[in-house]
Amino acid sequence: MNTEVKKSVLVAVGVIENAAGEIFVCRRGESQHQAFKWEFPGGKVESGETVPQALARELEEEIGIRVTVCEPLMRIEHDYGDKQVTLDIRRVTAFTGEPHGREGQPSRWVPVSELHSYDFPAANSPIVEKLQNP
Ligand SMILES: Nc1nc2c([nH]c(=O)n2[C@H]2C[C@H](O)[C@@H](COP(=O)(O)OP(=O)(O)OP(=O)(O)O)O2)c(=O)[nH]1
Ligand SMILES: [Mg+2]
Repeated sequence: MNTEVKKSVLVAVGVIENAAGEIFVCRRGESQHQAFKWEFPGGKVESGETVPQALARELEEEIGIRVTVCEPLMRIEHDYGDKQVTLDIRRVTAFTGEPHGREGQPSRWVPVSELHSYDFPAANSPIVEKLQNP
């Protein structure tokens, strides 16, 4: 009998909006989990960090912006089989700098109405649903 409790990885995820109401998305690299899927930028919360702290660090590292205002949007638990994740998604409504793929990853601003045509990881479906039907 397998009584092992799987450990979930806590991930801070940013839904970044511009004044035109578009959302910034990036494409994951070939060596990453969920390779080549599109994502909302973010990454793992390290020990001793809060979610907003981790989000600020990841968005600086990955896309070169500084978060000024963020607010909780939703939290999603998902089991990929090979990995279990808890996504803590924050809406980023104010920031400085112009987001760009600092690690060479493809990235772009997408109108909310077009988000459903992007290939996101399975865990992201409720996020896209919520953004399109607020
Ligand atoms: N950033 C991000 N991760 C997501 C999304 N949806 C989703 O299932 N994930 C999963 C994929 C990964 O298993 C995990 C995020 O880890 P990550 O690879 O971004 O972590 P990290 O930035 O710290 O990067 P790394 O150094 O491990 O490559 O969450 C999403 O929209 N954005
Ligand atoms: Mg990341």
